Amino acid sequence: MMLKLGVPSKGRLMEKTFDWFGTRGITLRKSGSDREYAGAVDGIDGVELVLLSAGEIPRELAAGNIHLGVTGSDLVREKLANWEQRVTAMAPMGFGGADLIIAVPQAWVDVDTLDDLDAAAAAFRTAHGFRLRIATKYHRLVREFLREKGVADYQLIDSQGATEGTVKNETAEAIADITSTGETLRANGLKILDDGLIHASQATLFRGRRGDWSDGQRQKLKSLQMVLGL
Ligand SMILES: Nc1ncnc2c1ncn2[C@@H]1O[C@H](COP(=O)(O)OP(=O)(O)OP(=O)(O)O)[C@@H](O)[C@H]1O
Ligand SMILES: O=P(O)(O)OC[C@H]1O[C@H](OP(=O)(O)OP(=O)(O)O)[C@H](O)[C@@H]1O
Repeated sequence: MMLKLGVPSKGRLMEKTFDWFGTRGITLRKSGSDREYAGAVDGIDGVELVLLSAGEIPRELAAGNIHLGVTGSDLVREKLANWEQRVTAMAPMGFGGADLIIAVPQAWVDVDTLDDLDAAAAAFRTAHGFRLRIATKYHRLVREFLREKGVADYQLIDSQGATEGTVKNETAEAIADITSTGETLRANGLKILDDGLIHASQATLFRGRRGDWSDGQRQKLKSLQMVLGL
């Protein structure tokens, strides 16, 4: 059986993953046409490339369907409860950096910290009769973070894209989303809370704990680690 390596199937994460392996002597490439999700590996034997959505790689690792996988550290934490028991981070890869943050309207001049948000949330509930809404697709990470910080008087609104627009559209009062340049936040009149960093994410090479880790597979993993210098 081959050692299966899952890599994002498109976009910047795919290209940078190919570059990262390439500079370490392993060539990953799409085989077939540009639109076909089949891959090939040169420079090491026994490793198979599986092209997958970045968001699905955590689940496939945890299920043991792939042995290794590259995806954002945010996605592993969000998609897998107790992620550390299900996958092991082998190497941060130095690209795909983005911060998961909590942001509120710039117009909220008295709200700069989580404590301020907590106070604003209580006042909001009294004034409006429902809990302050935070739009996000990172439900698990946001809930855990706010629980730890003692903020309770809010509700999560699911937003799978264009999350910064929800405040202008009046479907949420605050958001939790990924930012890199900060452009999207600024353009939508939002500011990051001073202590509102939930997770600093980057692309990471993970190993699944489940699946076939027979001696043969372990040997292939060792060879791969040698070539990669891990
Ligand atoms: N500016 C950015 N915006 C969004 N995601 C970013 C940014 N910079 C880095 N990332 C990271 O890229 C990853 C998301 O990649 P991608 O958008 O390909 O995933 P996905 O939407 O789940 O994939 P797919 O659309 O194939 O299901 C996350 O780990 C995220 O942290
Ligand atoms: O800080 P910035 O450089 O402005 O980047 C952040 C934006 O990029 C991402 O959206 P993406 O383009 O992936 O689309 P999405 O809204 O579907 O997530 C993310 O969700 C933010 O909206």
